[in-house]
Amino acid sequence: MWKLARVAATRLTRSRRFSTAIPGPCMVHKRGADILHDPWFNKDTGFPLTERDRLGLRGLLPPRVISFEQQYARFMESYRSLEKNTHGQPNSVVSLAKWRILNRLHDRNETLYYRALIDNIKDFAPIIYTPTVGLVCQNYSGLFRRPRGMYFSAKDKGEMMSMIYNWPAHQVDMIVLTDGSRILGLGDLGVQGIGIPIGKLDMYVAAAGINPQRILPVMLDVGTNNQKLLEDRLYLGLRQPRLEGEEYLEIVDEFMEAVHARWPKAIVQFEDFQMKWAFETLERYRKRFCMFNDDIQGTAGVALAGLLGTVRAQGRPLTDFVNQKIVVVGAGSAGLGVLSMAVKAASRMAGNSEAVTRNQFFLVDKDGLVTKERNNLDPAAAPFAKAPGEIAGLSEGATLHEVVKKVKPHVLLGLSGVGGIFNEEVLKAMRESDSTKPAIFAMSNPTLNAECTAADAFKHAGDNIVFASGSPFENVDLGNGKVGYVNQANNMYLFPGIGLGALLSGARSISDGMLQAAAECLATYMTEEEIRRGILYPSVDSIRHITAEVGAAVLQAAVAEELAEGHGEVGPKELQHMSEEEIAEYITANMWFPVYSPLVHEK
Ligand SMILES: NC(=O)C1=CN([C@@H]2O[C@H](COP(=O)(O)OP(=O)(O)OC[C@H]3O[C@@H](n4cnc5c(N)ncnc54)[C@H](O)[C@@H]3O)[C@@H](O)[C@H]2O)C=CC1
Ligand SMILES: CC(=O)C(=O)O
Ligand SMILES: [Mg+2]
Repeated sequence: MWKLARVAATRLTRSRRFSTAIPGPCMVHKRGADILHDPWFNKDTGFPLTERDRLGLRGLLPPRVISFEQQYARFMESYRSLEKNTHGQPNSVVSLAKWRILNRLHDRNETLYYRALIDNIKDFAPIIYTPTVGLVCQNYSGLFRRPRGMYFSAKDKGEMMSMIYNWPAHQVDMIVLTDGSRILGLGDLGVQGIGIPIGKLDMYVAAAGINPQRILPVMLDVGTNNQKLLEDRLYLGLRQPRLEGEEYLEIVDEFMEAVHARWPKAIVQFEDFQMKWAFETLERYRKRFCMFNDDIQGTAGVALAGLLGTVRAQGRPLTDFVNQKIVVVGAGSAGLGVLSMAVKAASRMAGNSEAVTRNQFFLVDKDGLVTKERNNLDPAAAPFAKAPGEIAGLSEGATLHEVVKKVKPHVLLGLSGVGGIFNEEVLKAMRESDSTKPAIFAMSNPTLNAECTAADAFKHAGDNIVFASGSPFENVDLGNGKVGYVNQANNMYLFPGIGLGALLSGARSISDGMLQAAAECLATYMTEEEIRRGILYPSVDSIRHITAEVGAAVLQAAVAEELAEGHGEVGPKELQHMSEEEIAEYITANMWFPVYSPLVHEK
């Protein structure tokens, strides 16, 4: 069951610094200016003189050779001066300026970019990931300078099997795929949603050490139903309504077959699909391909780890989870994913049937409390709908405020995409919670879509709450030297480890057991002392360490379920015989780290 004290004794506080070990060579099939224009290989002024000679670069760069450390320091200096120069300007202006400077480096020199990202992940994650990535998607057509990733559109039907060979890398390990239909809480952004796979894959490189030459962000452009975009003359996607039904599925099928044909071991993460397709594609592909849906499955594991953390924060044994009353707001792919994983965990703990366990959970959507009396009740939400009369005084469609007042929940968890719906009235009602330490999870992204701000949560619900949000907020000063701690409850704590474990085990598919192992690993990561202080998740600074641990847990689960087919030279038998230490070593040894490798030209 849940092993509690397996807590990281050796936290990796700092990533490897500028090491003096000589890295292995890297084969390159180009020469001269082509190398300078390829961000995978470009070292800018960092090319040593001998390499300039070997690769036909002599004379194409200023003569002085600048070390990686100096280049890094120079970049950070310009980043810091940009911070200084934009001080006091509106948030969106500052964030976009920061995104631009990072993006320019990304486009020019990936080694330096990823080193800067890894070493400053806490500062940079909010730029390349939520919340700024949302703003970038919204302004994509204006910000577009050069493409990144691949774009498969409805017009490419019948061509995908050959198109996939247009991608220049021989091997791809990780693909993040979206159709742009539900980008964060921002709705249908069509082709502009490509920013999300790019941001997620940046996190894969930074947290899981996936080699950036082996990642592929993909946009499946099947049209958009966003009228504003359809009318925007600069819109870069297909100007047609979204494909529906079989026509839609044929496109996704063709893409999945094409990927599988070229890279049978690549892992495909589905991201930010509207709910109906999120569930349908997961069911359709999860046994046939090594894939998962991050919004349904990654989010569920992170939320479950947080829910278990709140039990510990109350000083109660984990088994008390089965007595917690949890109100989930949002009956979409994320909310329902959380509910189904949480129900399974609770029924395992209580030895109950899932039907009994469901009593402790309450589901609220845009039409209020979800009950079996709901007209056109969504079949996916039906298992969590309350029976008529099940809760005295609450009927179908009861408002969130009524539900909170009546239920007095231990946890209020928002995945609605609607900013501010945990308003003053709702938050004040949480003061009557039956918990000694009520928890408020405002998990919707980006920041403006969070159900409440951290400051409002502590102000209205009280100083003793546990708080988590999907996008980062500053800790809250509660006065008298007390601090209200802000957790970031974001699937970034799990998806990189799920992908890493699946990749290094060579998993045939991604099972519930592997996802459960990931969630358990995160749930047991924090110390009692941290949890008592309301800290439920590791700091973003240690994301590489938690990801390695999650990766190991996922790999072990894949081996135990006989889903592991091996990776590279390491076969399934060897995986089976690895000790825990050997697995940990195997994982970290396979995590890419940005250093300049000697480039060797190969024709
Ligand atoms: N923190 C994290 O790691 C994650 C956060 N999310 C966030 O969760 C949000 C929802 O994502 P999905 O479930 O995929 O979206 P979805 O569109 O599938 O579902 C949204 C749900 O919210 C409900 N809703 C809308 N207005 C409401 C209101 N006023 N009151 C109560 N419920 C309301 C809808 O009825 C629907 O059930 C997004 O903002 C997304 O950014 C999603 C995945 C991970
Ligand atoms: C974090 C994430 O996956 C989302 O907001 O959709
Ligand atoms: Mg998402």
